[in-house]
Amino acid sequence: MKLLVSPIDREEAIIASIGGADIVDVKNPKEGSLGANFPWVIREVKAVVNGRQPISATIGDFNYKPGTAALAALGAAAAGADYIKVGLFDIQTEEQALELLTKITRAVKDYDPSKKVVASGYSDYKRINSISPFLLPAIAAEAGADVVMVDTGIKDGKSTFEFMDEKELKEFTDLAHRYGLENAIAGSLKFEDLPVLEKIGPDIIGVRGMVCGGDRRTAIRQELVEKLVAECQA
Ligand SMILES: O=C[C@H](O)COP(=O)(O)O
Repeated sequence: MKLLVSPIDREEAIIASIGGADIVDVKNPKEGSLGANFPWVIREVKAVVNGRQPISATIGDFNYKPGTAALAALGAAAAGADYIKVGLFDIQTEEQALELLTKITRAVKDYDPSKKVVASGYSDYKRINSISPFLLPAIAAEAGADVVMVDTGIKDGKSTFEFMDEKELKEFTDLAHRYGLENAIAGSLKFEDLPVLEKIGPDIIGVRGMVCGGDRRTAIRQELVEKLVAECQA
């Protein structure tokens, strides 16, 4: 189980990287759950991480705008992201999701085929009226994406486990693997969720609040990243 930690700037990225995260994920919570940060922040993070970990960057909680999304994805790739992550937020149909992901994947892979596209659905999809994450593995595989993920769309402290239980998260994970994709689980995860996450077996878990001491609006703490790395390895 790899650990993706989401810093918001260069300083937090150094802490996440030194603390031992497997993937350093640049985002901008001011613009939403998967809010996009600026190209120069992605470049700065890439420089300070200095090859210790791959860099991920979110491009936003998207609606049905394949052109805008493809251009944003190319921007994140060109700024240095190895994983380009999109949230299918205001997306309701399989057709919309497929077109959005196909165009993003083309933009990224035409630029550099080694870069990975992460299609993120939301565990709280019912309350935000978004597409079900269970539909995403088939669509992401058809679009040529690499990873499917769930995160929470509304960051109000409610955890993914309040919207999808262990059985559903396991189903989502197994489905991703059946389609040859990696999968990631995020959304206000807590230290006490680690044993059940181990049982579910995602390839990646994504965190911010957990390594900020519970409040994702405060800064990432190195000792908590180190604690999480140690617990994931134990
Ligand atoms: O990609 C991971 C997210 O940043 C998770 O953030 P959170 O743990 O605060 O919900």
